[in-house]
Amino acid sequence: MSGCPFNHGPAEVPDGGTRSAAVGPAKAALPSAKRDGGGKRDDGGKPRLSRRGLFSLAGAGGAGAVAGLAAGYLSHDAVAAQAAPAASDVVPFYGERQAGIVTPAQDRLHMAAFDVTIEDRAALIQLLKDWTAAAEAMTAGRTTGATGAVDGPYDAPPEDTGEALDLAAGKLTLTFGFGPGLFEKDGKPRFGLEGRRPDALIDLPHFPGDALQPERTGGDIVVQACADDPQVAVHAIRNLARIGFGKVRVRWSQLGFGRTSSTSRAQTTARNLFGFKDGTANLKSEDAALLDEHVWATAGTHPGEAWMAGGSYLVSRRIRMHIEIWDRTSLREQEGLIGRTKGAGAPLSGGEEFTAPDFGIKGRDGEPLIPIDSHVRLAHADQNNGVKMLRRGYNYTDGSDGLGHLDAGLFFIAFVKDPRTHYVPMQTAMAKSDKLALEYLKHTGSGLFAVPPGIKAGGFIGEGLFA
Ligand SMILES: C=CC1=C(C)c2cc3[nH]c(cc4nc(cc5[nH]c(cc1n2)c(C)c5CCC(=O)O)C(CCC(=O)O)=C4C)c(C)c3C=C
Ligand SMILES: [Fe+2]
Repeated sequence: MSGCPFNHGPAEVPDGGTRSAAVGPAKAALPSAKRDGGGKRDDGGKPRLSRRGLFSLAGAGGAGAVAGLAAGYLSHDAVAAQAAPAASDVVPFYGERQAGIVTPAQDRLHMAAFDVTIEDRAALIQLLKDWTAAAEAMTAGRTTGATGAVDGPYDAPPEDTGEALDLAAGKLTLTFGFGPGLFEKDGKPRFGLEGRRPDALIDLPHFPGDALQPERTGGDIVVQACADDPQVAVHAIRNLARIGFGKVRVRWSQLGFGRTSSTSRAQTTARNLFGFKDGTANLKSEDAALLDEHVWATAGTHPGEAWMAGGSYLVSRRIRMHIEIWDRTSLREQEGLIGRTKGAGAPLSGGEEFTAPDFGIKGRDGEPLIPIDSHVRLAHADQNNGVKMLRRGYNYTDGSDGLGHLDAGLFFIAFVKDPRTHYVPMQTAMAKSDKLALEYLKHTGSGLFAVPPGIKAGGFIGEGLFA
């Protein structure tokens, strides 16, 4: 990776878009000189024209001036390399709902939960405004701040860390949520938010078998960064953390790969680290009525929580999978634990991947073909008062545990209308009876966050909460 987009060709991306330097508020219209590590200019002293310089000039002299100047400074390839990110590579940040919920699940995750270390309401609001601007820029494939990674004062830290220069927008989405700790700490309200905590934003109960680590649990604000390029997702979280320096501290963060849920019928079903298709029976973006019923929050019952109307609740669980034990388990046992075939992902009651499971069919031995203690039976809506959820998890491996085992598993993420009805009962049933959970899984991290509705252009994250 180069800090200078003019030194190397762009990263190849299917639709040709590449990440550009900052296009912030117009500053002086003169092209900025790119400096190398020794403070020299490129090309034997000839100043180089940055993408930001080009945009500034566009403001001053129009596109024709830019084209003429660019031709003088840059090769045809270099100009092409600076093309704005292709629209197909950009997921709009603004909208009625936050992106990153029903957006077709991208391939990579970097999620971080922050603790807010200040108590000043105005400073918190300013941070949310700064994060809004940065999030809008990064999801559009631009750098953060007015001067980005390479166009700021030479003697100041850059406003963007730079590792995503040259990269496409990567379908980056940034989804923000608020944890219980934002509303109260040590029993006292924070930030003037008394009466604003939604009833559904409960403190999750302890579930049987939970082995939660405090350093992987909770958090005042969560940011879910999803992208098709891991470096784009990491860059996004890193720059939000940098912008928040002195106001927030990262409590935990998690990298994920190989989405374990499809959230659109246009996507194929990916596999989890047990090797099974995961996400087959997930809610999909096309299921508008079911999303209204199971995912989108309502205005609630007291006026102080009306700001959550149209939002959702994000449950995160870091679930370690005992993969070494699993790998010594017979295929028959594996399929019985899940309740589906490993190859096609079909229910054990028969059919294809998307055939509805029939929990009533019994085998020759008189036992149900889909075992009583199998995962899909216990997770199915029929066993859970009709509730469904939108799962959006990722596989993870975080090195090894020093005992010869990979620290690997599933970073479970689900969006639900109300965790009291749509998560806690299901998790409780699984923790007690799901043989998969009892023998092969360990929950090591947890979080519950209120995800407000989408942000309008000119607004900021969680504006309704602070209104
Ligand atoms: C509390 C909710 C859930 C947790 C925690 C959970 C963990 C978990 N799941 C798998 C693997 C699979 N899950 C599958 C289906 C499925 N899982 C849940 C919920 C939780 N899973 C639901 C609601 C469903 C859908 C049930 C249905 O309606 O049929 C499947 C089958 C394929 C699919 O439909 O996605 C697999 C495989 C693991 C490995 C895991 C923890 C590590
Ligand atoms: Fe599951």
